[in-house]
Amino acid sequence: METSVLVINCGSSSIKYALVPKDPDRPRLSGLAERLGSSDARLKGTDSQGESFEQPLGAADHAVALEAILARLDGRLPVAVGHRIVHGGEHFTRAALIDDDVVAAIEHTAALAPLHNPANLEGVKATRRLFPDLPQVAVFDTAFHQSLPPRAYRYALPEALYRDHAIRRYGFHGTSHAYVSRRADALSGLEGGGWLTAHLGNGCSTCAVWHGRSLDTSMGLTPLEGVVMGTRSGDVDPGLHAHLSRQLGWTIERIDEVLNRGSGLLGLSGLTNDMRELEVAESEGHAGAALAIEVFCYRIAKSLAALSCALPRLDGLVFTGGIGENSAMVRERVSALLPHFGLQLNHTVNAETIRGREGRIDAGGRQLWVIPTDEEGQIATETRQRLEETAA
Ligand SMILES: Nc1ncnc2c1ncn2[C@@H]1O[C@H](COP(=O)(O)OP(=O)(O)O)[C@@H](O)[C@H]1O
Ligand SMILES: CC(=O)OP(=O)(O)O
Ligand SMILES: [Mg+2]
Repeated sequence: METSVLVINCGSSSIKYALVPKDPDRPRLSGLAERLGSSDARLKGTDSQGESFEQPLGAADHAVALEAILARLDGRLPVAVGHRIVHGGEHFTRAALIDDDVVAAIEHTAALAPLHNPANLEGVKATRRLFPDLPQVAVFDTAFHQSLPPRAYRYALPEALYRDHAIRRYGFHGTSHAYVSRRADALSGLEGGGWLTAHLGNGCSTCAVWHGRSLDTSMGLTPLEGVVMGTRSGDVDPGLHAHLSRQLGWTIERIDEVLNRGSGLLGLSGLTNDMRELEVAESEGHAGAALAIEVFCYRIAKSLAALSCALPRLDGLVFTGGIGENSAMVRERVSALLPHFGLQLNHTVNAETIRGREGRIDAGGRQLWVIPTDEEGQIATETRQRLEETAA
């Protein structure tokens, strides 16, 4: 009997999917539908033979792309669908079985994550239409951070903004921080270690985890706060908005667009948001690329140093995400900025730990790990757990 969970991560113009079997030794089918909404949408992935494919989808929207994804599952009907939902607000402290009330609650939270939640909901609505009989579970990026204490989640703003409008820090990438910190506990043999985790992908965030619980994290009300990202600024002076509005006459929409899509590595370098291309450009003497990488690494180290205050004891640091898993250079520069943490890198092992390899990269002292994240696997696990609890 098929026992796979179909995991859907719906973005504004893309859908990442994975069919995750219960048995980790069975292959996963996975892929990505991209450029949805343009006239040039396409689906890429691997089939059950492990062969890669690419299929043009014309002017497909999310629903059309999901039908094309289903046709690529080689007739394997999942037992459930697990959805990544970025913002769960304070309402969701764990994964939830999706029904009309849960959809309404996610819609209610959409104002807090306008870039992510509406797209996530498109995926939920389309799969509920396509698979009316399958259970569907929402797994929230914010849920893992619901353990933050008030000193970490409250902004120093008037109390009514929290009480009446839910303005507080939520944190994101929770499935990734949860997965890699649990894995670090298992690999190190420390039950309930104190870890700093750095998820460095297109979106980037850091987290302090103690005994498997998130105690603080760099993202806040929205996924814009914190460290420098591909196209997002991370922290800026909160006075910036008023300044740009008064001095340059910028609208709030323009400011939001520039901070979310025109800043970060792309804005600083004036070149690209892709770390691979920046590394090449820096080696060829591009000053913007060099500055972007330097600011990126410095701000990550600074964020990790700040988050260390949340931990009773620091056992080590974990890198993950596309940059954290592949850029030996970023790991080296970040570690070099934290000598007072007793971090010593094994340069040879660091250089070899790329392309999805898991490994310990320190030369003694505090532990340094590279742990490839598995958001899809974690979403499938949480989906199964939720269904088992519901059935019990
Ligand atoms: N070999 C590599 N060296 C440096 N950076 C890499 C490498 N491979 C991927 N990256 C970077 O990883 C980032 C994308 O991370 P990823 O986790 O895949 O993104 P997403 O958040 O969209 O899932 C990009 O900046 C990309 O350049
Ligand atoms: C929350 C967030 O930043 O997600 P992503 O990295 O997928 O953009
Ligand atoms: Mg990712």
